[in-house]
Amino acid sequence: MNIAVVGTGYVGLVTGTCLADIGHHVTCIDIDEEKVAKLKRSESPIYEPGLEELLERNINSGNLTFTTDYEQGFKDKDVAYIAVGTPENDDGSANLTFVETVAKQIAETAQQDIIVVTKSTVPVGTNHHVLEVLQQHKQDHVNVSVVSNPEFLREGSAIYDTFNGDRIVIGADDQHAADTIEEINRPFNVSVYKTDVASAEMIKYASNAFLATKISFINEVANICERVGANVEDVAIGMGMDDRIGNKFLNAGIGYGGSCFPKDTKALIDIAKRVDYDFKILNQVVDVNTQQQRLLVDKVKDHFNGNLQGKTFGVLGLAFKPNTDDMREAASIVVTKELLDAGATVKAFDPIAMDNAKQVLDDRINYQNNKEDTIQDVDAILILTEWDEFKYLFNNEAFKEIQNPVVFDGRNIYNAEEVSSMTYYSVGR
Ligand SMILES: NC(=O)C1=CN([C@@H]2O[C@H](COP(=O)(O)OP(=O)(O)OC[C@H]3O[C@@H](n4cnc5c(N)ncnc54)[C@H](O)[C@@H]3O)[C@@H](O)[C@H]2O)C=CC1
Ligand SMILES: O=C(O)[C@H]1O[C@H](OP(=O)(O)OP(=O)(O)OC[C@H]2O[C@@H](n3ccc(=O)[nH]c3=O)[C@H](O)[C@@H]2O)[C@H](O)[C@@H](O)[C@@H]1O
Repeated sequence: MNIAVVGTGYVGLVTGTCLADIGHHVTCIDIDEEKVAKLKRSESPIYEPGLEELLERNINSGNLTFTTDYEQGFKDKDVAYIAVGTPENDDGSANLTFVETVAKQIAETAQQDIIVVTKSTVPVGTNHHVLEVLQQHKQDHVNVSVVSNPEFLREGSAIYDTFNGDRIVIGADDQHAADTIEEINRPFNVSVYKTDVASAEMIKYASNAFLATKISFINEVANICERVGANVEDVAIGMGMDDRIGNKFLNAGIGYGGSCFPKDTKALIDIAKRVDYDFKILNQVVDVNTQQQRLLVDKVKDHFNGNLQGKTFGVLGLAFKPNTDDMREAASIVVTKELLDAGATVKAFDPIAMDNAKQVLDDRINYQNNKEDTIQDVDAILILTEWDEFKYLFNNEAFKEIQNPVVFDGRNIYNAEEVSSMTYYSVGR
C-alpha cells in the first residue's frame, strides 16, 4: 500500500518507519525542514531505542522517504495518516489547529481517492469535523473517507509497542475504509478492535485517563503508607497479584509527566464539561499529580528545616521517564524550579535529555557531563528519573567518597539494604 504519514514526531516517525518495515511504501511529511533533512540522512531527530537502525534499513530499501513537499508526499497515496500534535490549550481543551490544517492540506493536494487516518489523539467529534474539512476542500473527482486509529505506544519502547501492542483500534463508519486499515496492519499480528468513530476516539482518552488514575491512586496510597508505617511497594505487589487489579502501573513516585497523560486527562475533563458532565475522579487525579510532583521538594525542605539558601543539590534524571529525551511535563521542571526559587544551587545531569532539558529548564541550572560530577560537593542527591545507570550509584567510587550521603529518591529505585549507609528518603516506604 502507498501511504503518507503527516508529522514526524514520536508517533508519526515510529508509525511511518514501522509501516515501511512491514512492506508498505511510506512517505513521511513534516513542515520542519531541519527534521526532514536529518531524516533523509537516516538520523533520528528523537531518541527512541532501535529507531535509527530501522530508519536506515527502510530508507535503504526504498520503502521510506521524507519530504516537506505536500504534493510530492501525497502523490499516488491510498492512505494518509495524520500524526501531528494536539497540545493543550490554556483552558485544558485539545488544540486541534494542526489537525485541521493538515486535513485541509490533504484535501487540497490529493488527486486520487484517499483514506485519511487520524492517529493524533483527538476529542470525540474531531474525525467527523476532519471529514467535513476534507469534503469542503477536496477536488470534485476525489473520494475521501476518515478512520480513527488512535495510538497506544509508549515513548522509550515505541517500536516494541508497535510490533507487540495489546490492540489496534479502528473506528470507522465506512466498512471498506476500516477493512483497508485492518489489512495494512495485518503483518503486525496485533488484535484489532473495530468500532464506531466516537467510541474509538473515546477509547484513547479513557485508556490514558485510567492509567493516570492508577498512578495517582497508588501515589495517594503511598502517601498514606508513609504515615501508617506500611511499604507501598509491598502493598502494590500484594494488590497486583489480584488479576482484576493487575500489577502494572502501580509504581509510586513523583507523579506522571510526558506529552500525553497531563494533557489528555485535562482534555477528557474538558470533553465531559462540554456535555455538562463533571468528571469528578479525573479532576482529583490531576490535582493529586500536581501535588505529587512537589512531594520531593517538601521532603527536602523538611530535611533542611525549611532553609535551602546556600545549599547545593545534585539532580539525576531530567526526562519525564527513562529511555526518552522527551522533557514535556517532566517532574524535573517543577522540582528544579522550586529548589532554585528557594535559593539553592542545582547541578543536573540526564544521560539523553540534556539538549532538550536546556531548552525547557531554568537557565540557573548548572549542567554536568556525568553522574559522578553531579553528585560531587552537594548537600543532597535527588533522583528524578529511573535511568538504569542511576540504579547502582551506591557502588560508584564517586558516591563511596561522599561523607554521610543524603539521597531523595523520587522513583523508589533502591531497596532497604542498598541504602543502609545513607540518609535516604523515597516515596511511600
Ligand atoms: N508521544 C507519544 O508517545 C504519543 C502521542 N500520541 C498523540 O499523537 C499525536 C502526535 O504526538 P507526538 O508525535 O508526540 O507529537 P510531536 O510534537 O512530537 O510531533 C508532531 C510533528 O508534527 C509536525 N507538524 C506540525 N504541523 C504540521 C503540518 N501542517 N504538516 C506536517 N507536519 C506538521 C511537527 O513539525 C512535528 O514534527 C498527539 O495527538 C499525541 O497526543 C499518541 C500516543 C503516544
Ligand atoms: O498517549 C500517549 O502518549 C501514551 O501515553 C503513555 O505513554 P508515555 O507517556 O510514553 O509513558 P508511560 O510509560 O505511560 O509513563 C507516563 C508517566 O507515568 C509515570 N508512571 C508510569 C507508571 C507507573 O507505575 N508510575 C508512574 O509514575 C512515568 O514515570 C511517566 O512520567 C501511555 O502508556 C501510552 O499507552 C500512550 O500511548
